[in-house]
Amino acid sequence: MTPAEIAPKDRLIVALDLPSPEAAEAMVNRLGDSVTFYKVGYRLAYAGGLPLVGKLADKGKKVFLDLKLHDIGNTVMQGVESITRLGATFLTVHAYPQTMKGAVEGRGSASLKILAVTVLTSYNDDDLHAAGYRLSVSELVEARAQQAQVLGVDGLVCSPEEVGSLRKIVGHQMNLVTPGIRPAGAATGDQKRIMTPGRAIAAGADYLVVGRPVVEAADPSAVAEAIHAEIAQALG
Ligand SMILES: O=c1ccn([C@@H]2O[C@H](COP(=O)(O)O)[C@@H](O)[C@H]2O)c(=O)[nH]1
Repeated sequence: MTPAEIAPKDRLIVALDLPSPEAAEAMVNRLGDSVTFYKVGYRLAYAGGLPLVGKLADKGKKVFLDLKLHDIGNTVMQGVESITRLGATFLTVHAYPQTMKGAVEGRGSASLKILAVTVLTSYNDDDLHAAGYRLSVSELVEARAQQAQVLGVDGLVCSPEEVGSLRKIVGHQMNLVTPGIRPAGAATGDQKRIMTPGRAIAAGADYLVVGRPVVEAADPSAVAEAIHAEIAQALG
């Protein structure tokens, strides 16, 4: 989907990083019409949250399944084949060539979009070096984006800081999905490469992933609406 085709409301993806399907459903009910797109990640998926993917899809919500798969190519291919039946819109895999190739094969002609996680937004250059990489964050993100594009991956997870340089590499053929979003004044937590919602959209991000600033807020709907207002202003 090109940026012009994405409904402004769908650009905010709320991460349902909550301890149980019941807690997640309560949050979805509380957010009501203010949120159309949800992310299901480790915490919820491993607490029995996978059936919620289909339930949310039946309610007309879109679901980003953030499982960050990484295994030998054949296992990734078979896993993704199974996941195509869950009803999710996006699925993440780590941006390693065998993994991305397996995921694209497993997706086949299904509507599920594969997103490759370039470099986690909680990493900076020092963290990468400590993990044994010699490249900087921006060099590794760009190298992985090029490989993802060649392998037919549909989109990239990156920080808003890399959106500008990635657009020059992948154009608008791939969706750029950015966690590391913090409204002004919100606690950073473990995120290191961050930006406000308005600045991330102005930089060219297609989708913003926001977890704790929404789901831990006293009034989650008010925070979601404020993010939508920033998005609308940035889109002009
Ligand atoms: O590089 C990445 C990839 C995924 N995430 C996920 O996004 C949310 C962010 O939550 P916040 O509470 O807004 O920090 C979380 O589920 C991560 O697993 C990411 O942060 N960075």
